Amino acid sequence: MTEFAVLAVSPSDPDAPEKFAKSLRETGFAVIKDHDIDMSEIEAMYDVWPDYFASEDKQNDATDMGDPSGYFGYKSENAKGAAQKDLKEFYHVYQKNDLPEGVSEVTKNFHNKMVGMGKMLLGWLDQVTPDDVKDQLSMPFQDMIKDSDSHLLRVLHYPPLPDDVQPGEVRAAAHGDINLITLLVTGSEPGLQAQDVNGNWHDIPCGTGYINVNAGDMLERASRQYYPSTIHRVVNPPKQENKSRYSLPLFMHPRPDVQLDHQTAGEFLEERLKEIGQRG
Ligand SMILES: O=C(O)CCC(=O)C(=O)O
Ligand SMILES: [Fe+2]
Repeated sequence: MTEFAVLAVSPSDPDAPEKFAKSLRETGFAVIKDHDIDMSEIEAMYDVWPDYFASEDKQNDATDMGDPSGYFGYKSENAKGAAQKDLKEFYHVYQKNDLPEGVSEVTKNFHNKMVGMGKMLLGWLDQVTPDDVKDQLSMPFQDMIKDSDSHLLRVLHYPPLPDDVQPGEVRAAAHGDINLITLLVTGSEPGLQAQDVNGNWHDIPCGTGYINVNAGDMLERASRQYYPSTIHRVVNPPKQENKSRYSLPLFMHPRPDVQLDHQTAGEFLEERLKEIGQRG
């Protein structure tokens, strides 16, 4: 297993948009350094959320079937096509929703900054995507997300593995994300792996403070496969490192009415949510 050899791109580099798009296209992955999310803001998130997951109050925030926001319990989601549920619990944050008191302020700040970063990155793709690909888009990427309130910050907790883990049960089975692009700050522990275009798995470096970006299924569809969706997974920890892992993916979503290909973003999302067990 090798780490992904992806060149980190700095927003101050005039060639950043080109380098970012090239990396997404060739590896499905890109890494941003020198960004404006401070390590202290990431650490603040990892300070407040473990207490939330440790408290039974979380059950009061449990989402109803059909409501995309709030708390989702352990083993409530499976990857598309996977037989078993993932070994994770999570909380879905949208910018319009109220949040549990202890986490609200740091989370809203973090979410807003990450969305700002996501907008910038989609703007980069608008600048450098070739015309023949752009011609097939219903609108530029930045227009797809204009006034969108669907950008989802998922706060994830993977508890230590129980003794009775069944064969095939994993923290997160291999999947492509649903949305346009996903921004991922450093997880609290290693375990995230991504597949390259040749099908080989690579560890995603943990602890760098860099932001990892991957292309999702909506970007792949809208761009007619020009930007391939990155297949990734979270593997189980070795026995001697069996502790909680936290992570904070931000999923950039278009407005539901945006036409991707033969489907709108809203239609595609509904279809996928059924496939992953979030819809009845
Ligand atoms: O936990 C991670 O590092 C990644 C999580 C992930 O891929 C997801 O929730 O879609
Ligand atoms: Fe994912």
